[in-house]
Amino acid sequence: MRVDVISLFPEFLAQSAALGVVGRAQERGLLELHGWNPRDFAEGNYRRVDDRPFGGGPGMVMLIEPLRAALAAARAADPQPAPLIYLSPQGRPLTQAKVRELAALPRMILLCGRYEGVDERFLASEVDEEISLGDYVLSGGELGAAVIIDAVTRLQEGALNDAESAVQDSFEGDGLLDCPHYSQPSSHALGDVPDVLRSGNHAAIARWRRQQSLLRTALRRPDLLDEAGLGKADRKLLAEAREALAE
Ligand SMILES: O=C(NCc1ccc(CNCc2ncc[nH]2)cc1)c1csc2nc[nH]c(=O)c12
Repeated sequence: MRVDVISLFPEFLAQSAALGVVGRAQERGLLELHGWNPRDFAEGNYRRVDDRPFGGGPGMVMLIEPLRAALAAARAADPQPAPLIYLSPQGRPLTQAKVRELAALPRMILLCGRYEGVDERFLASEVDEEISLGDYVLSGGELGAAVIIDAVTRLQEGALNDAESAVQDSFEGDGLLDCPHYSQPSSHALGDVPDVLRSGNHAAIARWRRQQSLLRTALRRPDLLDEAGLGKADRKLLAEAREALAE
């Protein structure tokens, strides 16, 4: 997959994409990242990329022309068509379903806003989709771009080894929260590892883990539970876990 990022801070993306799964995916040719800085396309000796908002108010607005030129350069660099996705507080919150959709594309272009945002005329004319990370205030879109790049890269064929794929599948699999994890030592001042995990009884271990995921999801994210569409066995497991808690 090719990802072009339009950002005033391309070095931010380059650094975050050099590590871990994303760095490895680039080495393996599974991901191709290109940064485009609107400042490189700004005219005049001040090379302005932003200016004051008409109508007054705080902050600055990113200007149309440097963005148009950066986008044109990005599009000219590769014949593959690509949606332009604008990271913005006004966007739809990112979900794993959206990540799966984006990961299936051959290419996408991510636009990272700074300041108060981008001139509406550019958005109306060029942006295909707006995506938010969630309902909190960040300083710009670059973190959103890094999150999308990480999440879609993990879904590229060959990006994850078997252990990492298992982690990915467990979240993606059933939409429940994860169960607790333990490792050495089995006995510690902070407590002991639950006996079932050391029993070697793999059916009992799987049952306990499922039950813990259900209970945690019910307690912390009941909204996810509704979507999970539990079957009879799961509902029984959850009821049993809740009773044990109530004792
Ligand atoms: O570019 C981003 N943020 C920069 C930013 C933050 C705040 C404002 C102020 N807007 C005034 C206002 N808001 C509501 C009413 N009036 C403008 C721009 C961003 C990209 S994805 C994302 N996901 C979650 N949160 C984010 O901030 C982002």
